[in-house]
Amino acid sequence: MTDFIVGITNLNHYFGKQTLKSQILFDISFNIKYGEIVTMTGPSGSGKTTLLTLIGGLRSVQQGSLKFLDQELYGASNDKLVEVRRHIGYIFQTHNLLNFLTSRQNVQMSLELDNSIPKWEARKKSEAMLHAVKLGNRINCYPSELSGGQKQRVAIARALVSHPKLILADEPTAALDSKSGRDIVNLMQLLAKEQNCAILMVTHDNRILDISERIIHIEDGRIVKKV
Ligand SMILES: Nc1ncnc2c1ncn2[C@@H]1O[C@H](COP(=O)(O)OP(=O)(O)OP(=O)(O)O)[C@@H](O)[C@H]1O
Repeated sequence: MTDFIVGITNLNHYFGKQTLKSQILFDISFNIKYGEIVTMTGPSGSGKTTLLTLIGGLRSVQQGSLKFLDQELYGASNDKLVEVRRHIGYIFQTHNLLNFLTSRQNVQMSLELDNSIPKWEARKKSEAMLHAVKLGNRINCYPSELSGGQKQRVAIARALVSHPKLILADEPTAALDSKSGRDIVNLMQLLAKEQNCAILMVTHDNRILDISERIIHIEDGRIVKKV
């Protein structure tokens, strides 16, 4: 086994076909260690989300090598990609909670993908995770009854409840004021360290860069700087 949870070598990616085909990612290579917090920055349209979705097994690798947990995703079957996704927690810019479910039900949903966990246990774990993100008093609330920061904390609880090995976060603080944004990244950092979970986070927010152990800067589909 390597020290890396993600290993990317000479990755290229294209959108469109034939004459409309355009290259979005160029020769991307970098690794992420177990438990490491890495931030990805870069202008709008530089390819950050595309890269995140490739790592997350949400689109197929076209060219180059992308290893997750020592498994090659280039040429991987759909079943394998589904399996990969079970080890990853996703946090998006807008929380993507289901409005007709309570906080607890939203969190519990990500455990119900795994049939081996009985419902009572899934419920207990979900409630414990909501306590961990300091929403013990909002367990039975619907998203419409929560503030932006609280909704994002439910999204963090949902991402972490299944103890993933990697969190992919696409601008998780974009919709928040600076204090709530700070609280959210502190919480992500704390919980991820407790679980030895790596984080790859896209952000434009310079105020939260300090939590990252490494910064990868992308421009026009190329890594221009690794710090
Ligand atoms: N499904 C698609 N089909 C064609 N082009 C796409 C598709 N998705 C993204 N693109 C293009 O790929 C480029 C990279 O997009 P991407 O969303 O990865 O950038 P980004 O760095 O995440 O931008 P932002 O910071 O604005 O979210 C953009 O030029 C975009 O227009």
